[in-house]
Amino acid sequence: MIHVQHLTKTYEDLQRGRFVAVDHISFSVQKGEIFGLLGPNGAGKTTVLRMLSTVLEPTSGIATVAGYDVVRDAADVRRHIGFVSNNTAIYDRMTAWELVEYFGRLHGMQRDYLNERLETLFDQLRMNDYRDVPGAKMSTGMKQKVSIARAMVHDPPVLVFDEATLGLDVLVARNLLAVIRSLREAGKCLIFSTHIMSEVERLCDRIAVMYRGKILDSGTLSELRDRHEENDFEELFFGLLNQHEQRIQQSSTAGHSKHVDLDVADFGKGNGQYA
Ligand SMILES: Nc1ncnc2c1ncn2[C@@H]1O[C@H](COP(=O)(O)OP(=O)(O)OP(=O)(O)O)[C@@H](O)[C@H]1O
Repeated sequence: MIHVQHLTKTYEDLQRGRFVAVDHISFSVQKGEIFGLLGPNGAGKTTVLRMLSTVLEPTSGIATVAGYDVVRDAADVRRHIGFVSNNTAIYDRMTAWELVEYFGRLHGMQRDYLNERLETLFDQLRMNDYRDVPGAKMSTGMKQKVSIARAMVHDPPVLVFDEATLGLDVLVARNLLAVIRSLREAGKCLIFSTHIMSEVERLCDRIAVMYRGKILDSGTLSELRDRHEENDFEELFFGLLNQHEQRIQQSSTAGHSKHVDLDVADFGKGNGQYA
């Protein structure tokens, strides 16, 4: 469903000059699978997901979604993918139903099919109680479900969740994870990016640990644990990041290596998510 090969994105940054945000990464995700992209702030997760959903053009490398190339067949890719983030705009004056319907029309869906699809979606996501609630009166949890419905209205086989639980309370985040699991049961291909380790541990079939634009390692949780002989996922994660930092230090100081102790505060930006 998703194939990524040596995907790379560089930005021209006023302060940093040419900056490699995503550096030759490769991975695949199948139907009925949840693939987790786990990495600290700035690792490059959003950049990867934006390239997959055709918002950003790769600098080099190849990415296909449902067999379509993200550059050459961008319109086809958009028909086969839905993007859920934590900051999707919900219009104050539109009701949940109107908003999802509006995005269905933008996808060119015919009225009858669209109505049928909305009925299914509102049932599936248990949104019938707030069909007529306007955006201005929605709770954060309702808004997040409307964002998911909006991303799913054209029934794409691939769904991308970019830090989708950010800012949600524990209960709403838990419900969201349950929805994502049910989408896996329905055979969707899902990518879920986060910096919260417990979420990938609980949710994802396979995980890629991303840091400084690179995938440091990937596999199922048990493959990663076996390979690194470490059962504690947090230790495993920080171990991978530390090894990478040491490699960078070694190459920049030409043999004068120095142990770099990464700690929670470097990554969670003080939000305690890694604690
Ligand atoms: N338009 C841009 N111009 C220059 N640099 C950018 C741009 N967008 C992102 N970056 C940089 O690219 C790197 C990767 O950013 P990205 O948003 O993809 O990471 P992330 O893993 O999603 O982190 P976060 O969770 O903080 O969004 C960061 O160093 C970021 O500052």
